[in-house]
Amino acid sequence: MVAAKSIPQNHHETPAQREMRILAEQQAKHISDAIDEQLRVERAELKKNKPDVKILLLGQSESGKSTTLKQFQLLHTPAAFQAERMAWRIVIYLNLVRSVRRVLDTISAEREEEISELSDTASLLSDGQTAVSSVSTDPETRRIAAEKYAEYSTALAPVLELEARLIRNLREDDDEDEATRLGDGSAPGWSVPRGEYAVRTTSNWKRALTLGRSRSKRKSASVSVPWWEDPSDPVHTLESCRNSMNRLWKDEWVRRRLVEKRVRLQESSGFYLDEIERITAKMYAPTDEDVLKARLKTVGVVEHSFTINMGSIRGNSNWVIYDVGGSRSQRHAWAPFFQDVNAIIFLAPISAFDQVLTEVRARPSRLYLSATALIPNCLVSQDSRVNRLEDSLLLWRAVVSNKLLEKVPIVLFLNKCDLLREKIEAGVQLKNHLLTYGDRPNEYEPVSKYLRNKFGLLHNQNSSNRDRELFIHFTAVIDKAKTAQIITSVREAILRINLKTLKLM
Ligand SMILES: Nc1nc2c(ncn2[C@@H]2O[C@H](COP(=O)(O)OP(=O)(O)OP(=O)(O)O)[C@@H](O)[C@H]2O)c(=O)[nH]1
Ligand SMILES: [Mg+2]
Repeated sequence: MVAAKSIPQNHHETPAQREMRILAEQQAKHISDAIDEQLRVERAELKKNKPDVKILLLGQSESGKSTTLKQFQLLHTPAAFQAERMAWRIVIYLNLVRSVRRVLDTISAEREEEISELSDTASLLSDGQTAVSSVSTDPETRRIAAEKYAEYSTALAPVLELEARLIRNLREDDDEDEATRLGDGSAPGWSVPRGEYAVRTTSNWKRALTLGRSRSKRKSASVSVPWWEDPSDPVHTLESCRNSMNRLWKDEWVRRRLVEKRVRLQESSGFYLDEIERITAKMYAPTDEDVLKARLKTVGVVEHSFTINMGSIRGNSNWVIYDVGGSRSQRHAWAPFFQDVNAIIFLAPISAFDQVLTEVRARPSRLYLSATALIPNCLVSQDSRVNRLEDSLLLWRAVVSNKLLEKVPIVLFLNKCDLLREKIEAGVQLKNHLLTYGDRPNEYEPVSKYLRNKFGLLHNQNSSNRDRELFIHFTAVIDKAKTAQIITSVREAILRINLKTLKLM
């Protein structure tokens, strides 16, 4: 299962090199066999039993649902996580290429107006700063912008061209034609080519890329080469453009442009520009943290099963977690799962109070118009763009007031707390986006507490079941150690409630 399964023989190698190669091959085989065996045990265990606990992950797009699922996988089916590690390499490359494209788009004068519309970090109100005009009229600035854009777009053309190839890599082994989509999926063509990458959950992409072999030769040749030896592997293009990418990202003029345009790439999903050297290295293998950071939008529903050993007396407990797509066009798929779910984990990214949904710039739906009236003083944008925090609050209200879910315990993850802290410390004012915050101190503790109370209050006002168990956690689900602790406590709470329910039945 690992990348170094087969290291080709070099006919000019010295005896010492030969010995090293054989040793590396033996070690790789050993690891691979151990993973295969653990996988076999994990799968056999799951086949034996039907699920005792069903968990549904809910929340808007980019709230962290799939990342939470990865954390469950890391804890409970580590072999499966390990086996899929190499498949994420292509997604990480795609994320890196997308960041490069976004920087280039931002410095391109022609694209300025489009960027301000598509930017997912666009503020709804000025933070007390002077609003920057979207198109610069200063001829000198325009001249420099044109020169910089020409220089970087030429140097980085191979990286931009790579995007299509990487997408093909993800969809190559898929039976269905449109497994890999750009954009939201609900409005064909709206954001191509700068939309998000999504792979339908029925796709075989992980299995296909897990083998870690050269994709071009795998189908035809009998000789197997590791991917880093395959000249057509994307890593070579990235490696050859590494210096240009570094130069672009470290260019002070470019950085100033990003600040002026309020493009905060550091807080956007799948950000790897600070680690270009490591990510573009020839034999790069994604770390756990890299996989947790990788962004691939969910289209459809992902089901993940695992077994928890609760000791000799209580035996095993079989769990299934459903991870759904959170964008507006995907939410219709949630309802069928409400029927017999045992617990919900709802994710609300509270750092997103100054961001808008990147999804279709559509007219607000009827649900939105009526629900907005029910959340007094929550900021409503003047145009049709929807504030992300507002969207989370409305979704939360819809979930807690849903009759089918009346008896279902809910775990609320107030997520992306790391980004919230950074944003507050950078001086972004909550009161400019949430009027009710008023003159309270713009510091992490009071801000996070205020947001927690807002979600808690909405639950109390809208849930018809006052006795429902509600657990609220501040999370940063890309943090492996802290999230492991939280998941363990969530797991215990759900097991306790489930046992109580079973006894009452
Ligand atoms: N810094 C930071 N990034 C996070 C956190 N949680 C998730 N992310 C990142 O945010 C991005 C989006 O997370 P996903 O888990 O893909 O979001 P999702 O809710 O599954 O989104 P959809 O599939 O579109 O519904 C990923 O790149 C994650 O690594 C967090 O707490 N802090
Ligand atoms: Mg997802």
